[in-house]
Amino acid sequence: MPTTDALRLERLAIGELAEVSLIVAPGEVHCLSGPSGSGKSRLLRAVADLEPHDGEAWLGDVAQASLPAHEWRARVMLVPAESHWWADHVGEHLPQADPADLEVLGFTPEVLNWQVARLSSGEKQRLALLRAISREPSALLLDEPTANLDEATTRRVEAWLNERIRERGWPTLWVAHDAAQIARVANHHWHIDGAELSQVPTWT
Ligand SMILES: Nc1ncnc2c1ncn2[C@@H]1O[C@H](COP(=O)(O)OP(=O)(O)OP(=O)(O)O)[C@@H](O)[C@H]1O
Repeated sequence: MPTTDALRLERLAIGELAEVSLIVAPGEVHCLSGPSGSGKSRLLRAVADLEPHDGEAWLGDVAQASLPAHEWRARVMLVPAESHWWADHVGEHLPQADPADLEVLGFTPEVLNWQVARLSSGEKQRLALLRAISREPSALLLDEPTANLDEATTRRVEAWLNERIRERGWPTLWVAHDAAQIARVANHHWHIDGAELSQVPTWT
């Protein structure tokens, strides 16, 4: 069943960083851009309930504060810029990987036997995206999901992600630096600079 809940941030703020209020409708992508150090990653971490913050996040009518953090995070899934791996082999993290997804991401099923320790940054990043969506979340928080990928792989992974987001109805916050990528994937674009959050026009 596709998600029908919106992700809503209500005056979410960390310290002196910009206060953020926005609503991401089901299946929509809102991109966040801004200079290095402007607080994009911290904002995603706050939405994932990984960092103390003011304000509140909602998924439909469920408030972040009403759920134990691990339950909230299973619904509102963060894919950080640097993924964390706790088991030795890729397959332990991806027990039900679909070979078609692996192929789009540039792998054969053999990757499931690989040791995590041998993965390159780009391989880790692609597999972390697959791991996140395999857990059937209700919303996605993507921190520069294609930062370690070459141009051709970026376009393929981006299209694959976009298709799943629309199909599954996940409201998605997507941190990106590349204006061309933002133009391709964003329904809405927000720019964070200092304590300011502003909306940048998009044409989708
Ligand atoms: N736990 C923390 N306590 C205090 N300050 C922090 C903490 N974690 C990060 N910061 C600072 O908060 C600011 C925002 O960091 P953040 O990682 O969100 O930036 P960013 O916009 O994602 O940058 P980049 O584009 O370089 O990834 C930075 O100045 C960073 O040094």
